[in-house]
Order: sequence, then structure tokens, then C-alpha cells
Amino acid sequence: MPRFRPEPPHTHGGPSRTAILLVNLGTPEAPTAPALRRYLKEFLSDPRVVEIPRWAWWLILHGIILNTRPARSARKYAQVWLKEGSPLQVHTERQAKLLQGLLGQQGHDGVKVAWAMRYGRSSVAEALTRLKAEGAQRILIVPLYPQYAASTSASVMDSVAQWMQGCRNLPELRWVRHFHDHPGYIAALAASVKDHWQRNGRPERLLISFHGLPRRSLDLGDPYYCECQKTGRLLAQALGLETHQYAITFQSRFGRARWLEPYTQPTLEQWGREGMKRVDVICPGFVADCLETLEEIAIECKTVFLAAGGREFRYIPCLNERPDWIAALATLTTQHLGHWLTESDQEPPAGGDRARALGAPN
Ligand SMILES: C=CC1=C(C)c2cc3[nH]c(cc4nc(cc5[nH]c(cc1n2)c(C)c5CCC(=O)O)C(CCC(=O)O)=C4C)c(C)c3C=C
Ligand SMILES: [Fe+2]
Ligand SMILES: [Fe+2]
Repeated sequence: MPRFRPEPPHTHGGPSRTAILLVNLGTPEAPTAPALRRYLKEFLSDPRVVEIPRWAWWLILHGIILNTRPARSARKYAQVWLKEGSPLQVHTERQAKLLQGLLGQQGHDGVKVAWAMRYGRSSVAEALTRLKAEGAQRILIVPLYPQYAASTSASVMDSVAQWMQGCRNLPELRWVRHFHDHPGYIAALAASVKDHWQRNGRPERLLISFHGLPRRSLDLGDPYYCECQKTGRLLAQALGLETHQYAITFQSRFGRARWLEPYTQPTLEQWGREGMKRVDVICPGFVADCLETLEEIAIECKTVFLAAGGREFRYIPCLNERPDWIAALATLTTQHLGHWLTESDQEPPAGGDRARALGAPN
């Protein structure tokens, strides 16, 4: 086997030469301890995700975490699993399909939309190899993380770079670094809150909760914290909220180190104790509902708030398949496709010459 993969026959052009690859985090294949173990092993072995010396982390991961966490996490996943599969995967697949449909309606039916997961199936490498075999020569990578973080967005690009290392005839590549302040994304979030308020009335306060990161990431220059603050502020502005009517917090803390603060769950507990009766929670850092929203927020945090004295807790779902979000995604991606969309595709690609060189009839 050559070090760089041989080129598939269609690699020099095909019906859709431009492609969009939506990438989300990844999810276990089933809500079971063995599936969780495989998933957590891959995820937590990524040096972008846990930044402590490799040997020390290897001992903790293999000695403790992979023996205790899989069964506990599997029970949590089982509470939110859908009949079609993991919520994260189900929503991501639907988003890709809806985006494909909308781009077609907008006259971009030559653009192929695919999806992949950073960990687990279907992997970024599998998706890129498939797109290339189908003739894609220009690929826009879209990590589905509105706020840039090294542990998520950069890790997606690591997996792209790793695939490139085995590739002979590289496609053109672009990527969406972040969209934390994209007007279409903010407007879709605001509309989702307004729809929710129309049905359920207004809360005393809106809690805007983002996935956390070790506090050290901020000290080392990761822009994630600041991008979360900006998204939160723009959303509050779009809703006309004053500063006392909302708060920004960080959830999903892992391990004992200090993470970005304030923490979501203790904040809700405190609000319950202080006599707040009704709170709404939105998680704009996730564009698809998943374990961290459906279980941690909508089940665990609700229980904590009510036990502390709160009366009503409402979780506002992620953007998922909302048409305004799919439209925002179409705007965002076509903006990044730029001249790839307008440049003439009339001239046949040079691949025909390869076919002739290999003796194929004209
Ligand atoms: C160990 C450190 C972790 C960091 C750093 C981290 C950052 C981070 N994660 C997301 C988005 C998601 N994380 C999800 C699950 C999840 N996250 C961690 C750990 C870290 N995340 C673990 C161990 C898990 C698995 C579940 C568990 O055992 O607790 C998910 C949900 C996946 C699903 O299948 O539903 C998402 C999405 C972001 C955006 C982020 C940094 C900004
Ligand atoms: Fe930007
Ligand atoms: Fe996470």
C-alpha cells in the first residue's frame, strides 16, 4: 500500500464538485457501558480535550475513568435515547438533509452536504474519503460549534489534517472557524426564546448556559469564554433583556480542576434558595440537543432548582431542525463558499485526461 492513498477514479470531477461537511462532537453507538467505554476512550484520549501530561492522564483514564464512567454515563444516555438513535446524531443527520434541501431550493443543487462526527461514526476521515470519491474537489468544513474552542473546533481540524496526510491529490479546503456572533444564528436563538415565551409566558430570569472548559484555557488564550459572553450579550440584546434579567453560566464540569465560572448547577440552586420561582434555561453553545442539554439541564438541573425551592423550570430546546436556523446555516455556508459558487463549472475537469492516459475510450 503506498503511503499516500491511490486516487479513486472519480476524483477529478463529478456531478458535485463542491461539498459541505457538517461536523459535530460524536456520540456512543448505543446507551450501553461497552459502547460508552469505546466512545469515552477515543474522546478523552484526544490531547486537545485533556491537556495534562500524557503518561499521567493515561494512568487516570485507564486506571479510573474508563472503569467507572461508562456505566454511569450509559444510564444517563438511556434516559434521552430516541428510537432512531442518539439525539445528537439524529439532529445532525436531519440538519444535513434539511440544509441540502434548502441549498437546492436556492439554486445550489450542485453542492453536496454531508455530516460526520469527530469521535465515533461516521468519522471525518470516512466522510472526506467518500466525498472525494464522489468527485468533491472543494470542501467546506463546518464544525457545528458556534464558539471556537481548541478542544472542539481545533480538534475537528486536527482530524481533517490527519486525513490530508494520507491524501495524494488534495481538494481545496475552507472552514468555518466560528459563528458565535452571526446575525442569522443570533436571530434564530432569539426567535426560539420568543416562541417559547409566547407559549409559556416569561420567566423571572433567563439562564444562558454554555458547556464549560478548564479555567486554564482562558489563561492560555483560548477565545471560547469571550465568544460565549458575546453570544450571550447579543442574545439578551435581541430579546431586549436588562442585565438583571439574565445570567451566563458554564455547565458540564469534568474533574476537580477549576473550570469556567460561574457554574450552571450551583447558580440554579442558589436562585432556588433565594426564592426565585421561575427560570428558563437556554444552551446556545449546542446547535443540537444532546446528553448535556436533555439530561444534565432538562433533568438534573431542573431537579436541583425545584429541590432548592424553585417552582417552574423550563428548558428551551436547541435550534435542532428550526427552519430559521437551517436558513442561517445556508447563509453562513454560502458566504464561506464564496467564489466556489459563482465560478464557472462549465470547463470539464482535467480528470478526463487521466482516464484517456489509462486507456479508457474517449
Ligand atoms: C474532559 C473534558 C471535556 C471538555 C474539555 C469538553 C469540552 C466540550 N464538550 C462540548 C460538547 C459536548 N460534550 C459532550 C459530552 C461530553 N463531554 C465530556 C468532556 C469534556 N467536554 C464528556 C466526558 C462527555 C460525554 C458524556 C459523559 O460521560 O459525561 C456532548 C454530548 C455528546 C452526546 O452524545 O450527546 C457535547 C455536544 C463542547 C462544546 C466543549 C467545549 C467548548
Ligand atoms: Fe468572527
Ligand atoms: Fe463535552
